[in-house]
Amino acid sequence: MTSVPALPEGISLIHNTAGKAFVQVEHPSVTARIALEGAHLVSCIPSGQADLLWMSPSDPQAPGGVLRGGVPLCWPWFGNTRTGPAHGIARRSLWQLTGAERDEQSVRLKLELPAATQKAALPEASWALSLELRLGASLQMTLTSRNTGQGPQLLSQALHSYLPVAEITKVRVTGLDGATYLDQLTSSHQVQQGDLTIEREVDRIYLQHSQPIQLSDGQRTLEICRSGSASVVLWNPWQDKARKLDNFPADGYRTMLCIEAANAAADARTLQPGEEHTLSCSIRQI
Ligand SMILES: O=P(O)(O)OC[C@H]1O[C@@H](O)[C@H](O)[C@@H](O)[C@@H]1O
Repeated sequence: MTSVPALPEGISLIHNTAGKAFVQVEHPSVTARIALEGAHLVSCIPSGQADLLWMSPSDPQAPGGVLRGGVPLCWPWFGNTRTGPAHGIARRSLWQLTGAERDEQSVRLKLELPAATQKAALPEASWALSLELRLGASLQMTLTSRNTGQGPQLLSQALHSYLPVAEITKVRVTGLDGATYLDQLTSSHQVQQGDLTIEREVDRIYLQHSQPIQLSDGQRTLEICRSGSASVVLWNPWQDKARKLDNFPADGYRTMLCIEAANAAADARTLQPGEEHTLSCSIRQI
């Protein structure tokens, strides 16, 4: 591991009591925390607002446990589309902080997955992967993958944002009307009619979709904008699945909804040697 960059005021490396490492951001415009394991954003609180992210109260404190909530990185495959851990290896790997800057409006962080770490987890693959975060009044995430191998490589991925809501049955999601989605619960394609409300388990990949999405819970509205992404995943496990998930409180499904900027299903990409793909997502209160 190369050395950590000199950190500007308000950005520090901290460890919890179980020895897990985090980047802690304290800036007039935002307070945020990122676990180095998984380059996993666990909290982002713009000044004067509530957290933009939902985090399980029972997330694992010790190194080695997959966090439930925040923004897990699904990479280089989404779901169980390949042999290996669900949602790939990035969220289970130790990343390195390679850049940290601040100005009056925001903090910018860069994290990279060391090539040797990627090779150890996936010997047959060859990628350079970095995550850039811009934290301020809004949250911007940019995940860049470059094929450093000798042949084409397949990439599917997601910025698996867990968003907080006051009460799931009062939620309204706009911006999906008319979009075709793959219903992962029935393996069928459907078309969204009007706004989405949620009264049961939802696990969908909306396809050929790139417009902004608004999530309203009657108390506030979050807007999710994406680029480099023609698919978006909407997920709530509801009551029965919630009981089977690791580190997920039984009633947690009532206060979260995942809206995930993705390249999933038919939106998976094939990158030629030297080719780069950037997946971006911004989340802000409007
Ligand atoms: O439990 P995990 O591996 O974090 O995955 C959570 C969920 O992630 C979503 O993105 C998938 O669409 C769901 O099918 C999955 O259950």
